[in-house]
Amino acid sequence: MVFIPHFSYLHSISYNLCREIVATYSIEAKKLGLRILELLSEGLGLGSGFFGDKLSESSLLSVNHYPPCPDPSLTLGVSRHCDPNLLTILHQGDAYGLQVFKDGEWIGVEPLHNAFVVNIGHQLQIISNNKLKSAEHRAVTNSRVARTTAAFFINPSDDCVIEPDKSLIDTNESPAYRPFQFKEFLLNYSSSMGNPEKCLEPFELHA
Ligand SMILES: O=C(O)CCC(=O)C(=O)O
Ligand SMILES: [Fe+2]
Repeated sequence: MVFIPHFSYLHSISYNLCREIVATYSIEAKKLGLRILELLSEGLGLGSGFFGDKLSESSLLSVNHYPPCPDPSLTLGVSRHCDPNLLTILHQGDAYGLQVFKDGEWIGVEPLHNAFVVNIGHQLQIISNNKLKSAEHRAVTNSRVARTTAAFFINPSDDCVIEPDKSLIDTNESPAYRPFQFKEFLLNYSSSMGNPEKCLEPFELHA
């Protein structure tokens, strides 16, 4: 049983307690992420430990705070993007704001108490040669309550080479992406401001 902190209180507690909560949470979130990756690996037929080592070497806890917005029609909390990493474990707190783009429309992802949202990142989409898809999402604001979320990103190491795994390229298919180092992807991701089409473009191969 793991205690899930309410991240909106982090700014009001002592530095040492904050450090302890973030460290404990990060360790548990990483364990959960690695278990999910292990299950995905089994489902894809990649065998045990595929996503270990360099593919999941790095991680980052990003706490987002969205104050109430007097006119939510004027701004977004986070603009449309897919996560650039391997896998994200998102703790939404209990205020609504996350939306996912599906079949041409934005659909609300209501927060469920003590549940996480798990996002497939661009790298997982690439390694799986598009068998797994990274979902486009955004965060909207509201005028009533502040919203605090915590996104735990599992990332490859900067020098990790990413490419579609050969076993996931079907005989009638060709690789959809060229090999690249993760740091190259991140550089292009920030210059294309996370735009889901633009950030994949330089790595795509066209059969
Ligand atoms: O705060 C949210 O609901 C989403 C945040 C997000 O998508 C991100 O940090 O990548
Ligand atoms: Fe995201």
